[in-house]
Amino acid sequence: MRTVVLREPGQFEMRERDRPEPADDEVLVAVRDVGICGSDVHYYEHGRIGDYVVEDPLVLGHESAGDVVAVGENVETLVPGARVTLEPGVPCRQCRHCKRGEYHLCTDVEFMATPPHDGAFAEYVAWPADFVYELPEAVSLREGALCEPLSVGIHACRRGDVGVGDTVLVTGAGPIGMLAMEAARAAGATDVLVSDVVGSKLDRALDRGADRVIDVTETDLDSAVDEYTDGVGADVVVEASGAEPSIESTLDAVRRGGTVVLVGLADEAEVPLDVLEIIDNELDVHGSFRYANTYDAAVDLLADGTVDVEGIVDFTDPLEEIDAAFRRSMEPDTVKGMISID
Ligand SMILES: NC(=O)c1ccc[n+]([C@@H]2O[C@H](COP(=O)([O-])OP(=O)(O)OC[C@H]3O[C@@H](n4cnc5c(N)ncnc54)[C@H](O)[C@@H]3O)[C@@H](O)[C@H]2O)c1
Ligand SMILES: C[C@@H](O)[C@H](N)C(=O)O
Repeated sequence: MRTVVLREPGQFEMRERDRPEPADDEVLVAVRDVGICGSDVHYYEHGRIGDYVVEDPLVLGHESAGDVVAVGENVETLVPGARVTLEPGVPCRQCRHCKRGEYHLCTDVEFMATPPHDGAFAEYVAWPADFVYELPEAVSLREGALCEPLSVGIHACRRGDVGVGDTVLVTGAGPIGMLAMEAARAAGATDVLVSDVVGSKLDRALDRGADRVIDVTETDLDSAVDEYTDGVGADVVVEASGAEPSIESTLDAVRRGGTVVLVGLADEAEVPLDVLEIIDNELDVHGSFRYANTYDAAVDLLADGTVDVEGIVDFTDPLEEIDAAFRRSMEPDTVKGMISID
Protein backbone atom coordinates (compact mmCIF):
# COMPACT_ATOMS: atom_id res chain seq x y z
CA MET A 1 0.00 0.00 0.00
CA ARG A 2 1.05 3.63 -0.50
CA THR A 3 2.13 5.68 2.50
CA VAL A 4 3.94 8.95 2.93
CA VAL A 5 6.59 9.13 5.63
CA LEU A 6 8.30 12.16 7.08
CA ARG A 7 11.98 11.22 6.77
CA GLU A 8 13.38 14.39 8.26
CA PRO A 9 12.17 17.99 8.59
CA GLY A 10 10.78 19.20 5.28
CA GLN A 11 11.21 15.84 3.56
CA PHE A 12 8.35 13.54 2.76
CA GLU A 13 8.89 10.29 0.91
CA MET A 14 6.32 8.08 -0.79
CA ARG A 15 6.82 4.50 0.42
CA GLU A 16 5.26 1.14 -0.28
CA ARG A 17 4.50 -0.81 2.87
CA ASP A 18 2.66 -4.06 3.51
CA ARG A 19 -1.05 -3.63 3.98
CA PRO A 20 -1.73 -4.21 7.70
CA GLU A 21 -3.82 -7.16 8.86
CA PRO A 22 -6.52 -6.26 11.38
CA ALA A 23 -6.04 -7.95 14.77
CA ASP A 24 -9.05 -9.71 16.32
CA ASP A 25 -10.42 -6.48 17.85
CA GLU A 26 -9.51 -4.22 14.93
CA VAL A 27 -10.99 -3.11 11.65
CA LEU A 28 -9.06 -2.42 8.47
CA VAL A 29 -9.95 0.96 7.01
CA ALA A 30 -9.24 2.20 3.49
CA VAL A 31 -8.40 5.80 4.35
CA ARG A 32 -10.06 8.39 2.08
CA ASP A 33 -9.80 11.82 3.72
CA VAL A 34 -7.25 13.19 6.16
CA GLY A 35 -7.03 16.71 7.57
CA ILE A 36 -3.69 18.48 7.90
CA CYS A 37 -3.32 19.62 11.52
CA GLY A 38 -1.00 22.31 12.86
CA SER A 39 0.87 19.58 14.75
CA ASP A 40 1.54 17.70 11.47
CA VAL A 41 2.90 20.91 10.00
CA HIS A 42 5.03 21.48 13.11
CA TYR A 43 6.59 18.00 12.80
CA TYR A 44 7.15 18.66 9.09
CA GLU A 45 8.92 21.94 9.80
CA HIS A 46 10.84 21.11 12.96
CA GLY A 47 10.91 17.31 13.31
CA ARG A 48 9.69 17.57 16.89
CA ILE A 49 7.10 18.96 19.26
CA GLY A 50 8.64 19.39 22.70
CA ASP A 51 9.85 15.99 23.87
CA TYR A 52 8.24 14.14 20.95
CA VAL A 53 11.00 13.78 18.38
CA VAL A 54 10.72 12.16 14.94
CA GLU A 55 13.63 9.72 15.11
CA ASP A 56 12.41 7.14 12.58
CA PRO A 57 10.40 7.81 9.42
CA LEU A 58 6.91 8.71 10.64
CA VAL A 59 3.52 8.66 8.95
CA LEU A 60 1.74 11.90 9.88
CA GLY A 61 -2.02 12.62 9.91
CA HIS A 62 -4.53 11.98 12.68
CA GLU A 63 -7.78 13.52 11.35
CA SER A 64 -9.05 10.64 9.24
CA ALA A 65 -12.05 8.88 7.77
CA GLY A 66 -12.57 6.07 5.29
CA ASP A 67 -14.28 2.79 4.42
CA VAL A 68 -14.09 -0.40 6.44
CA VAL A 69 -12.75 -3.17 4.18
CA ALA A 70 -12.20 -6.01 6.68
CA VAL A 71 -12.92 -6.72 10.35
CA GLY A 72 -11.14 -8.83 12.98
CA GLU A 73 -12.89 -11.92 14.25
CA ASN A 74 -14.10 -10.35 17.53
CA VAL A 75 -15.59 -7.25 15.89
CA GLU A 76 -19.39 -7.22 15.97
CA THR A 77 -20.11 -3.50 15.71
CA LEU A 78 -18.86 -2.78 12.18
CA VAL A 79 -18.99 -4.56 8.85
CA PRO A 80 -17.07 -4.11 5.60
CA GLY A 81 -18.55 -1.22 3.66
CA ALA A 82 -19.21 0.96 6.73
CA ARG A 83 -18.10 4.58 6.35
CA VAL A 84 -16.19 5.55 9.47
CA THR A 85 -14.09 8.12 11.31
CA LEU A 86 -11.14 7.10 13.46
CA GLU A 87 -10.49 8.52 16.94
CA PRO A 88 -6.70 8.80 16.87
CA GLY A 89 -5.79 8.32 20.55
CA VAL A 90 -6.05 4.78 21.91
CA PRO A 91 -5.53 4.56 25.68
CA CYS A 92 -4.55 1.56 27.82
CA ARG A 93 -8.15 1.06 29.06
CA GLN A 94 -6.77 -0.19 32.42
CA CYS A 95 -5.37 2.77 34.36
CA ARG A 96 -7.16 4.97 36.86
CA HIS A 97 -7.75 7.69 34.24
CA CYS A 98 -9.20 5.25 31.74
CA LYS A 99 -11.48 3.76 34.38
CA ARG A 100 -12.68 7.24 35.39
CA GLY A 101 -13.63 7.92 31.74
CA GLU A 102 -10.91 10.55 31.34
CA TYR A 103 -9.03 8.29 28.95
CA HIS A 104 -7.44 11.25 27.15
CA LEU A 105 -5.27 11.65 30.25
CA CYS A 106 -3.99 8.06 30.09
CA THR A 107 -0.21 8.31 30.16
CA ASP A 108 0.10 5.25 27.91
CA VAL A 109 -2.15 6.60 25.17
CA GLU A 110 -0.95 5.78 21.66
CA PHE A 111 -1.83 8.78 19.52
CA MET A 112 -1.60 8.67 15.74
CA ALA A 113 1.22 10.72 14.23
CA THR A 114 2.86 11.32 17.60
CA PRO A 115 6.28 9.62 17.58
CA PRO A 116 6.72 6.69 17.54
CA HIS A 117 3.13 6.00 16.42
CA ASP A 118 2.26 6.23 12.76
CA GLY A 119 -0.74 8.19 11.51
CA ALA A 120 -3.16 8.06 8.61
CA PHE A 121 -1.46 9.40 5.48
CA ALA A 122 -1.61 5.84 4.18
CA GLU A 123 -3.91 3.77 2.00
CA TYR A 124 -4.92 1.50 4.88
CA VAL A 125 -4.94 1.71 8.66
CA ALA A 126 -5.84 -1.11 11.06
CA TRP A 127 -7.50 0.42 14.13
CA PRO A 128 -9.26 -0.84 17.31
CA ALA A 129 -12.96 -1.10 16.55
CA ASP A 130 -13.97 0.69 19.78
CA PHE A 131 -12.21 3.84 18.51
CA VAL A 132 -13.90 3.71 15.10
CA TYR A 133 -17.28 5.44 14.62
CA GLU A 134 -19.73 4.76 11.84
CA LEU A 135 -20.90 7.79 9.88
CA PRO A 136 -24.55 8.13 8.91
CA GLU A 137 -25.51 8.83 5.31
CA ALA A 138 -25.81 12.57 5.98
CA VAL A 139 -22.17 12.94 7.06
CA SER A 140 -19.46 12.98 4.39
CA LEU A 141 -16.07 11.37 4.89
CA ARG A 142 -14.46 14.83 4.83
CA GLU A 143 -16.74 15.90 7.67
CA GLY A 144 -15.99 12.63 9.42
CA ALA A 145 -12.26 13.34 9.32
CA LEU A 146 -12.90 16.76 10.86
CA CYS A 147 -14.62 15.18 13.88
CA GLU A 148 -11.11 15.32 15.32
CA PRO A 149 -10.58 19.10 15.52
CA LEU A 150 -14.31 19.47 16.24
CA SER A 151 -13.73 17.19 19.23
CA VAL A 152 -11.06 19.57 20.51
CA GLY A 153 -13.66 22.37 20.32
CA ILE A 154 -16.38 20.27 21.99
CA HIS A 155 -14.06 19.28 24.83
CA ALA A 156 -12.96 22.88 25.37
CA CYS A 157 -16.59 24.01 25.61
CA ARG A 158 -17.37 21.20 28.01
CA ARG A 159 -14.38 22.22 30.12
CA GLY A 160 -15.71 25.79 30.11
CA ASP A 161 -19.24 24.60 30.91
CA VAL A 162 -20.55 26.79 28.09
CA GLY A 163 -24.31 27.10 28.53
CA VAL A 164 -27.47 28.56 27.08
CA GLY A 165 -27.29 32.33 26.66
CA ASP A 166 -23.56 32.60 27.32
CA THR A 167 -21.27 35.12 25.69
CA VAL A 168 -18.12 33.30 24.59
CA LEU A 169 -14.90 34.87 23.39
CA VAL A 170 -12.73 32.62 21.23
CA THR A 171 -9.18 33.90 20.75
CA GLY A 172 -7.61 32.59 17.54
CA ALA A 173 -9.52 31.86 14.32
CA GLY A 174 -7.54 28.83 13.17
CA PRO A 175 -9.33 25.49 12.79
CA ILE A 176 -9.51 24.94 16.54
CA GLY A 177 -10.93 28.41 17.22
CA MET A 178 -13.40 28.11 14.31
CA LEU A 179 -14.66 24.76 15.55
CA ALA A 180 -14.71 25.88 19.20
CA MET A 181 -17.02 28.62 17.93
CA GLU A 182 -19.27 25.95 16.34
CA ALA A 183 -19.24 23.90 19.54
CA ALA A 184 -20.02 26.96 21.67
CA ARG A 185 -23.06 27.75 19.50
CA ALA A 186 -24.18 24.12 19.73
CA ALA A 187 -23.86 24.32 23.52
CA GLY A 188 -26.23 27.30 23.57
CA ALA A 189 -23.96 30.34 23.48
CA THR A 190 -25.93 33.21 22.00
CA ASP A 191 -23.02 35.57 21.45
CA VAL A 192 -19.66 34.48 20.12
CA LEU A 193 -16.78 36.92 19.71
CA VAL A 194 -13.63 35.91 17.85
CA SER A 195 -10.20 37.56 17.84
CA ASP A 196 -7.21 37.05 15.56
CA VAL A 197 -4.34 38.95 13.96
CA VAL A 198 -5.20 37.95 10.37
CA GLY A 199 -8.04 39.92 8.77
CA SER A 200 -9.05 37.23 6.26
CA LYS A 201 -9.54 34.69 9.04
CA LEU A 202 -11.74 37.13 10.94
CA ASP A 203 -13.77 37.71 7.76
CA ARG A 204 -14.24 33.95 7.58
CA ALA A 205 -15.31 33.82 11.24
CA LEU A 206 -17.83 36.58 10.54
CA ASP A 207 -19.18 34.66 7.53
CA ARG A 208 -19.47 31.60 9.75
CA GLY A 209 -21.65 33.41 12.27
CA ALA A 210 -19.39 35.23 14.73
CA ASP A 211 -21.30 38.12 16.30
CA ARG A 212 -18.24 40.32 16.61
CA VAL A 213 -14.68 39.88 15.38
CA ILE A 214 -11.71 41.70 16.84
CA ASP A 215 -8.47 42.28 14.97
CA VAL A 216 -6.08 42.68 17.90
CA THR A 217 -3.49 44.34 15.66
CA GLU A 218 -5.90 47.30 15.43
CA THR A 219 -8.24 47.09 18.41
CA ASP A 220 -7.64 46.48 22.10
CA LEU A 221 -9.27 43.13 22.99
CA ASP A 222 -10.35 44.13 26.49
CA SER A 223 -12.01 47.36 25.30
CA ALA A 224 -13.80 45.59 22.45
CA VAL A 225 -15.17 42.92 24.77
CA ASP A 226 -16.15 45.54 27.35
CA GLU A 227 -17.97 47.51 24.70
CA TYR A 228 -19.87 44.43 23.52
CA THR A 229 -20.77 43.24 27.03
CA ASP A 230 -21.50 46.63 28.65
CA GLY A 231 -18.36 46.37 30.74
CA VAL A 232 -19.16 42.91 32.13
CA GLY A 233 -16.80 40.68 30.15
CA ALA A 234 -17.28 37.31 28.46
CA ASP A 235 -18.81 34.44 30.42
CA VAL A 236 -16.28 32.03 28.94
CA VAL A 237 -13.03 32.67 27.07
CA VAL A 238 -11.65 29.82 24.96
CA GLU A 239 -8.02 30.61 24.19
CA ALA A 240 -7.24 28.90 20.86
CA SER A 241 -4.26 30.87 19.53
CA GLY A 242 -1.38 29.80 21.76
CA ALA A 243 -0.04 33.37 21.40
CA GLU A 244 1.38 34.65 24.66
CA PRO A 245 -0.26 38.13 24.54
CA SER A 246 -3.57 36.47 23.84
CA ILE A 247 -3.21 34.05 26.75
CA GLU A 248 -2.38 36.95 29.07
CA SER A 249 -5.34 38.97 27.84
CA THR A 250 -7.88 36.25 28.66
CA LEU A 251 -7.99 37.29 32.33
CA ASP A 252 -9.05 40.82 31.40
CA ALA A 253 -11.62 39.76 28.82
CA VAL A 254 -13.51 37.30 31.05
CA ARG A 255 -16.21 38.51 33.45
CA ARG A 256 -15.83 38.29 37.23
CA GLY A 257 -16.72 34.70 38.16
CA GLY A 258 -16.20 33.59 34.57
CA THR A 259 -14.18 30.78 33.05
CA VAL A 260 -11.03 30.73 30.95
CA VAL A 261 -10.22 27.58 28.97
CA LEU A 262 -6.65 27.31 27.74
CA VAL A 263 -6.40 25.21 24.59
CA GLY A 264 -3.66 26.94 22.59
CA LEU A 265 -0.13 25.74 23.24
CA ALA A 266 2.31 28.57 23.83
CA ASP A 267 5.84 28.29 22.50
CA GLU A 268 7.11 28.92 25.99
CA ALA A 269 5.70 26.75 28.79
CA GLU A 270 5.70 29.71 31.18
CA VAL A 271 3.33 32.59 30.49
CA PRO A 272 2.78 35.18 33.22
CA LEU A 273 -0.79 35.11 34.55
CA ASP A 274 -1.88 37.52 37.29
CA VAL A 275 -2.79 35.25 40.21
CA LEU A 276 -4.40 38.09 42.18
CA GLU A 277 -6.68 38.78 39.24
CA ILE A 278 -7.70 35.09 39.23
CA ILE A 279 -8.41 35.11 42.98
CA ASP A 280 -9.99 38.54 43.26
CA ASN A 281 -12.33 37.90 40.31
CA GLU A 282 -12.87 34.26 41.31
CA LEU A 283 -11.99 33.00 37.86
CA ASP A 284 -11.99 29.35 36.86
CA VAL A 285 -8.96 28.71 34.68
CA HIS A 286 -8.96 25.30 33.01
CA GLY A 287 -6.54 23.47 30.79
CA SER A 288 -8.11 21.55 27.93
CA PHE A 289 -6.16 18.62 26.49
CA ARG A 290 -7.40 16.75 23.44
CA TYR A 291 -10.79 15.18 24.26
CA ALA A 292 -12.64 12.12 25.51
CA ASN A 293 -16.12 10.84 24.71
CA THR A 294 -16.68 13.48 22.04
CA TYR A 295 -16.86 11.50 18.79
CA ASP A 296 -20.48 10.36 19.16
CA ALA A 297 -21.48 13.96 19.87
CA ALA A 298 -19.42 15.25 16.94
CA VAL A 299 -21.04 12.79 14.52
CA ASP A 300 -24.54 13.61 15.83
CA LEU A 301 -23.95 17.38 15.54
CA LEU A 302 -22.83 16.90 11.94
CA ALA A 303 -25.72 14.60 11.08
CA ASP A 304 -28.22 17.12 12.47
CA GLY A 305 -26.55 19.98 10.59
CA THR A 306 -26.04 21.77 13.92
CA VAL A 307 -22.40 22.47 13.14
CA ASP A 308 -20.51 23.12 9.91
CA VAL A 309 -16.98 21.85 9.51
CA GLU A 310 -16.57 21.81 5.71
CA GLY A 311 -16.64 25.61 5.60
CA ILE A 312 -13.20 25.80 7.22
CA VAL A 313 -11.55 23.75 4.43
CA ASP A 314 -9.49 25.79 1.96
CA PHE A 315 -8.26 23.01 -0.33
CA THR A 316 -8.00 19.25 -0.81
CA ASP A 317 -4.95 17.76 -2.53
CA PRO A 318 -4.17 14.15 -3.44
CA LEU A 319 -1.69 12.16 -1.35
CA GLU A 320 0.90 12.47 -4.12
CA GLU A 321 0.92 16.27 -3.63
CA ILE A 322 1.32 16.23 0.12
CA ASP A 323 4.47 18.32 0.07
CA ALA A 324 2.79 21.23 -1.73
CA ALA A 325 -0.25 20.85 0.53
CA PHE A 326 1.89 21.19 3.64
CA ARG A 327 3.64 24.26 2.27
CA ARG A 328 0.26 25.81 1.46
CA SER A 329 -0.92 24.97 4.98
CA MET A 330 1.91 27.13 6.32
CA GLU A 331 0.53 30.27 4.65
CA PRO A 332 -1.06 32.64 7.18
CA ASP A 333 -4.40 32.78 5.33
CA THR A 334 -4.94 29.01 5.30
CA VAL A 335 -7.31 27.61 7.88
CA LYS A 336 -7.52 23.94 6.89
CA GLY A 337 -6.01 21.82 4.13
CA MET A 338 -6.96 18.21 3.48
CA ILE A 339 -5.49 15.21 1.70
CA SER A 340 -7.60 12.76 -0.26
CA ILE A 341 -6.51 9.19 -0.99
CA ASP A 342 -7.95 7.29 -3.97
N1 LIG B 1 -4.99 21.53 23.89
C1 LIG B 1 -5.20 20.71 22.87
O1 LIG B 1 -5.65 19.58 23.00
C2 LIG B 1 -4.91 21.20 21.48
C3 LIG B 1 -5.35 20.46 20.37
C4 LIG B 1 -5.11 20.97 19.09
C5 LIG B 1 -4.44 22.17 18.94
N2 LIG B 1 -3.99 22.82 20.06
C6 LIG B 1 -3.34 24.12 19.99
O2 LIG B 1 -4.38 25.09 19.83
C7 LIG B 1 -3.90 26.20 19.09
C8 LIG B 1 -4.80 26.43 17.90
O3 LIG B 1 -4.69 25.38 16.98
P1 LIG B 1 -4.92 25.69 15.43
O4 LIG B 1 -4.67 24.42 14.72
O5 LIG B 1 -6.21 26.38 15.25
O6 LIG B 1 -3.71 26.69 15.19
P2 LIG B 1 -3.50 27.86 14.13
O7 LIG B 1 -2.08 28.26 14.23
O8 LIG B 1 -4.05 27.44 12.81
O9 LIG B 1 -4.44 29.03 14.66
C9 LIG B 1 -4.02 29.95 15.61
C10 LIG B 1 -4.64 31.27 15.25
O10 LIG B 1 -4.30 32.22 16.25
C11 LIG B 1 -4.07 33.46 15.60
N3 LIG B 1 -3.33 34.35 16.49
C12 LIG B 1 -2.00 34.59 16.57
N4 LIG B 1 -1.75 35.52 17.51
C13 LIG B 1 -2.94 35.89 18.02
C14 LIG B 1 -3.34 36.82 19.02
N5 LIG B 1 -2.44 37.58 19.67
N6 LIG B 1 -4.65 36.94 19.29
C15 LIG B 1 -5.57 36.19 18.64
N7 LIG B 1 -5.25 35.29 17.69
C16 LIG B 1 -3.95 35.15 17.38
C17 LIG B 1 -3.35 33.07 14.32
O11 LIG B 1 -3.41 34.07 13.34
C18 LIG B 1 -4.15 31.83 13.92
O12 LIG B 1 -5.25 32.16 13.09
C19 LIG B 1 -2.46 25.88 18.74
O13 LIG B 1 -1.63 26.44 19.72
C20 LIG B 1 -2.40 24.36 18.83
O14 LIG B 1 -1.11 23.89 19.12
C21 LIG B 1 -4.23 22.37 21.31
C1 LIG C 1 -5.41 16.72 19.74
C2 LIG C 1 -4.64 16.83 18.48
O1 LIG C 1 -5.39 17.49 17.50
C3 LIG C 1 -3.34 17.51 18.68
N1 LIG C 1 -2.75 17.92 17.46
C4 LIG C 1 -2.42 16.62 19.46
O2 LIG C 1 -1.57 15.97 18.92
O3 LIG C 1 -2.52 16.59 20.64
